[in-house]
Amino acid sequence: MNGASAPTLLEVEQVHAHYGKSHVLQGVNLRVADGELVTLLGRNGAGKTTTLKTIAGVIQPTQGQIRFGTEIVSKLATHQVAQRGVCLVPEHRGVFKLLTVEENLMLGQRKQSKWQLDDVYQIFPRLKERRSNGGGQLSGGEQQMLAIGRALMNAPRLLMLDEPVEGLAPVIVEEIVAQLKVIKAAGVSIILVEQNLEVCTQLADRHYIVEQGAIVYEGSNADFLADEAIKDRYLGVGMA
Ligand SMILES: Nc1ncnc2c1ncn2[C@@H]1O[C@H](COP(=O)(O)OP(=O)(O)OP(=O)(O)O)[C@@H](O)[C@H]1O
Repeated sequence: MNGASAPTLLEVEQVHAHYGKSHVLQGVNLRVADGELVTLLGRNGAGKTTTLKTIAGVIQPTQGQIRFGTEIVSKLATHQVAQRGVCLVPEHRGVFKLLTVEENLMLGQRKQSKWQLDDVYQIFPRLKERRSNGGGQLSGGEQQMLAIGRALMNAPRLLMLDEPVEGLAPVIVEEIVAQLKVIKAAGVSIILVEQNLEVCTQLADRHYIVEQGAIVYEGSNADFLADEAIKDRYLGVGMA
């Protein structure tokens, strides 16, 4: 099962968050089902990254609650949320430049993960070829693969990806899309923040649009694709 009808894994209810006095999230509501891939779309500054950080426990919500599985996680620290299987791959990837690819991967290792080193190398053969290279020697696409591979070794039940294909060449984007399909098919739920709508609509079951810190649209991939007005109104783009 990978549709909205599968059991709920993550439920974000009326979540507010602040940076100092700045009220950035103003009542976010969203859910992700087991095995589902949802996107968070919206213009720059809408609150997408802040939503991911709040789910990951990097930012504590000032109101509302976040349930993961059967547990309320909104008051937990980041490492406690991560231990439960929530993995955030941030926009700038967090690759350690002075460590090798393999050392970077091993930093994510948890024994209970079904993805160990060889499994990650199977999904990302480029990482195997580059296993002894330093993180700083990798291309942008390889760094992204490394960041996703390290997250897999951390036994994710929910993977959150912040603009994973930004600035990458089309051929690498295709490779990453194919790899994300494999990861999704293995049952990992995914929240994808991404400006590339082609990528989003190839992968997603459902889409959310964020505007000024609140969800203003929720729809299935088919409904979203059929609705040009939504894209014009909230994203300022039409699709080819
Ligand atoms: N560390 C911070 N301190 C203060 N304000 C911040 C901080 N990070 C983000 N903001 C502000 O919070 C709002 C939401 O930012 P956020 O990064 O969540 O948006 P986004 O939708 O992910 O956009 P982008 O695609 O530009 O990253 C923006 O107005 C931004 O300027």
